[in-house]
Amino acid sequence: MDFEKLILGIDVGTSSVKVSLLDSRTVKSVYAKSVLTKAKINNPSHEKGDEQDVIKIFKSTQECLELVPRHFMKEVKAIGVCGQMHGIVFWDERFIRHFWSGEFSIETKKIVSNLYTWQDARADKQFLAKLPRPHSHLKAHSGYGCNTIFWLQEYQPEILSNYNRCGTIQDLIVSAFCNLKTPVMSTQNAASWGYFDTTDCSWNIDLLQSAHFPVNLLPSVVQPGTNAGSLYNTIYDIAKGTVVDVALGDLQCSVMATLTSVKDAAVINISTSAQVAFVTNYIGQQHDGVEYFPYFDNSYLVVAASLNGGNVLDCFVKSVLGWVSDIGLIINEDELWNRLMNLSSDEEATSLVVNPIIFGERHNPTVFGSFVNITNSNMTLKELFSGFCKGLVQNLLKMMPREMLLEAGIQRIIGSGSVIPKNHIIKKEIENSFNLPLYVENTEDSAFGAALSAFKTNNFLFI
Ligand SMILES: Nc1ncnc2c1ncn2[C@@H]1O[C@H](COP(=O)(O)OP(=O)(O)O)[C@@H](O)[C@H]1O
Ligand SMILES: O=C(CO)[C@@H](O)[C@H](O)[C@H](O)[C@H](O)COP(=O)(O)O
Repeated sequence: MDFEKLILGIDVGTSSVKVSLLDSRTVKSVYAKSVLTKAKINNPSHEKGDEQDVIKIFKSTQECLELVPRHFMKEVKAIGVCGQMHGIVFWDERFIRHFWSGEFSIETKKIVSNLYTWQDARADKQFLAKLPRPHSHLKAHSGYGCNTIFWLQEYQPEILSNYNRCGTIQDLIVSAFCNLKTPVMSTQNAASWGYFDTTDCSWNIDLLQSAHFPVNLLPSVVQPGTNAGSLYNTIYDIAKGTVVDVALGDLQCSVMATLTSVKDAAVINISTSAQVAFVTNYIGQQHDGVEYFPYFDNSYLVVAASLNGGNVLDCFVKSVLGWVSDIGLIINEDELWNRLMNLSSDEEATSLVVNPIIFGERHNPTVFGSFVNITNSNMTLKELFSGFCKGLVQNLLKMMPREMLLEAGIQRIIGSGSVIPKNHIIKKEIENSFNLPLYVENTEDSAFGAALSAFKTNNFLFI
């Protein structure tokens, strides 16, 4: 089939990079692909840290783009990028030159830091208590860019002195594509760093300055849908000069992708993390675990963002692999996933209750998971796995109760992210416990959402 005007969407997730190509005539996806990044750093600079290798993320992004058939790439007229929010990466402006020279050498490693992700827990309660209170309706938690800067400034100042730019990983990718000397950031990603006032769209400069925060590092902020620049040179047959929008949050893009026509739906997204979200026009009452993040066109997303999603199941799988190896047996990870996913579906019968909050939650960072009701007959692999799956959904329900959804006029749920389509236990538990009809979308939603946003904001290119 011939396609004339396509939009490329890229989502730089915590576990994988995904691309999606949107056809401007049908506003449908014509191609999607994902590649695991395997970027986790096993010995981060702090025991509670969570860091990723930025070069590996770039290489996986390149690998994913390389896989897209070139006849599609030739038709790309605009690019939208989104990715994991809250995290921060530092770089020296020379990094962008290395990107365009096509070589990531040992030297490159010295001019870009690791990505300090949203899962980074080094800024503990005591440390956070010493920081100024943000002038914003949003609190700032550990793993948020500004708090990571505060922490590094106090304990590892050499990190800050090595670099002169910073942004989220998706901001760095956009900077590289457009050869930007200084990064730009959307309100969506700025708000995810903390110390950003969404009502007047500005960093809390005075407050940060009085706390000796290096405000000169902060990127300038623009509205979602603004062009960040244009592609500096032709890559993968995408033409030089193709417009590139400022990077967005993956959460906002997953909602954008799924709520194009329906207004009465909430989105449950489960990938590495998990969220329940719906759109609103105003900032309402804040509850523990429910926050209001900037969406598009001055509206907000009401979000219950859990730190416990697919990462918990990943941990469960890794534990089982460890037990198996401890008793001298071998099974590979993919095969184990396969078996767990295909365990029989009569799992409702179990009396075992798992509270799988193994990573804590932002509103309760020191409370972790538990098992309840262990008997002499329910310690089977099947019941443990299904207990973890169901517990994840129960945790989301606790953070965003059904009543809250009904009060907001929500009548259905759209399931997005790669975990829900693959996991029948989670799917069923969402239907049973939220007790609303569930529609499951495809897995590259956020990449599609990023493309959709770029399509809307550059629509003059597609007339
Ligand atoms: N082989 C597998 N089968 C089923 N699920 C998997 C498998 N490998 C990973 N997962 C799940 O997918 C999650 C990551 O989903 P992904 O969409 O790649 O995340 P992200 O958007 O955060 O990059 C993991 O945390 C894990 O729960
Ligand atoms: O933490 C929040 C919002 O506060 C998440 O919704 C946000 O989307 C972050 O980007 C995720 O935690 C990372 O997304 P993913 O890689 O798990 O898809």
